[in-house]
Amino acid sequence: MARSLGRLFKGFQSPAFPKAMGAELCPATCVSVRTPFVRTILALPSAFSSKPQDFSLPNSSWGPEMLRLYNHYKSQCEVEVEGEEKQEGPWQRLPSYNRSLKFTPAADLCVLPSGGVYLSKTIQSKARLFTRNITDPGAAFEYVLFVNKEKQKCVGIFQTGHLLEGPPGHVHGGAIATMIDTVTGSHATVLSGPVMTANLNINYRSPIQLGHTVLIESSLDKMESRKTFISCKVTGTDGSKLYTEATALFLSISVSHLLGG
Ligand SMILES: CCCCC/C=C\C/C=C\C/C=C\C/C=C\CCCC(=O)SCCNC(=O)CCNC(=O)[C@H](O)C(C)(C)COP(=O)(O)OP(=O)(O)OC[C@H]1O[C@@H](n2cnc3c(N)ncnc32)[C@H](O)[C@@H]1OP(=O)(O)O
Repeated sequence: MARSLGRLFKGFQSPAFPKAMGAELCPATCVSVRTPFVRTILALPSAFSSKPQDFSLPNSSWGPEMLRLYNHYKSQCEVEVEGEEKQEGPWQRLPSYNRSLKFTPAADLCVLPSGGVYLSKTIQSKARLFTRNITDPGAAFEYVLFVNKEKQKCVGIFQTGHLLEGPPGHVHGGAIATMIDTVTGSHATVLSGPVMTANLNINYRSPIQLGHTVLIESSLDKMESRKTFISCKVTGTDGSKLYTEATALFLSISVSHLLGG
C-alpha cells in the first residue's frame, strides 16, 4: 500500500506547485490537463474507482439560481474566437468526486516504513468525502467550483439542503465552515499543491436560509514559503447580501506528513 501511495502522490511532491496557476485544470469535458499535480487529481477517480461520478455537474435538485450561476461560469470556460475553434476561457470547472483513494492491496493494515500506520483497507473502502457523502440529491451540499487562473480567484456555488440545519430553518455554522474550507482549500490546492488547513477564521454576519443558493468567492492574499493565505466572502447570488467572511491559512505538506500522522 505504501508503494501504491508513493506512486499516487508522486506528483504532489514537487516544490514547484506555487506556480500551479499555470496549470490547465479541466473544463467541463475534463480533457486538457498539464501539471503533474492536476493530472494526479484528475486521474485519481478513473485509476482507483470503477464508476467515477463527477458530482459537480447539474442534477434534478438544482434550483434556478444554482443553474443560472453554473451556466454563467460555464459559459466562460470556453470562448468563441471568430473563424477559429472554441478556446479555453478564463474560468475552469473543477470536477468533484466522492472519494480520493481506493486501495486494492490484500493487507488489511498498512505499517509504513516510517513506522506510521495508515488506514485499514476496510476504512479506506468506506471512506467518502465529507461534502459528498449524502447521496440524496439536494439534501445536503450541492456545489460546483470554478477557478480563474489569471485573476487567481476561485468561486463556489452552493445550494444548501435541508440536512444542513443549525438554527431553525437556517444553515449550521459548521456546514458554512465546511463550504468555506472546501472553496479556499481547493483554491489553495490549485495554487500550491497538497496543503492542509492550519487556520480558518470566520465571521458570521447574517444567517443563511436552508435551501438558499450562495456564492463563495475566494482570493489569494499572499504566499510565503509553505504558507498560502486566502480570504473569502459568502454572499447572495447577486453579490449584494454578505453572509460570511473568512480568512484561511494553508500549509503545504509532504505526502509523508499525511501518511505518518
Ligand atoms: C490534504 C491533501 C491530500 C491529497 C488529497 C487527494 C486529493 C485531493 C484532491 C483535491 C483536494 C481539493 C480540495 C480540498 C478540499 C478541502 C480542504 C480540506 C482541508 C482540510 O480540511 S485539512 C484538515 C484540517 N486540518 C488539519 O487537520 C491540520 C492539522 N495540523 C497539521 O497537520 C499541522 O499543524 C500543519 C500541517 C498545519 C502544520 O504543521 P507543520 O509541522 O507542517 O508546520 P509547523 O508547525 O512547523 O509550522 C510551519 C509554519 O506555519 C506556522 N503555522 C502553523 N500552524 C499555524 C496556525 N494554525 N496558524 C498560524 N501559523 C501557523 C508556524 O508558525 C510556522 O511558521 P514559521 O515557519 O514562519 O515559523
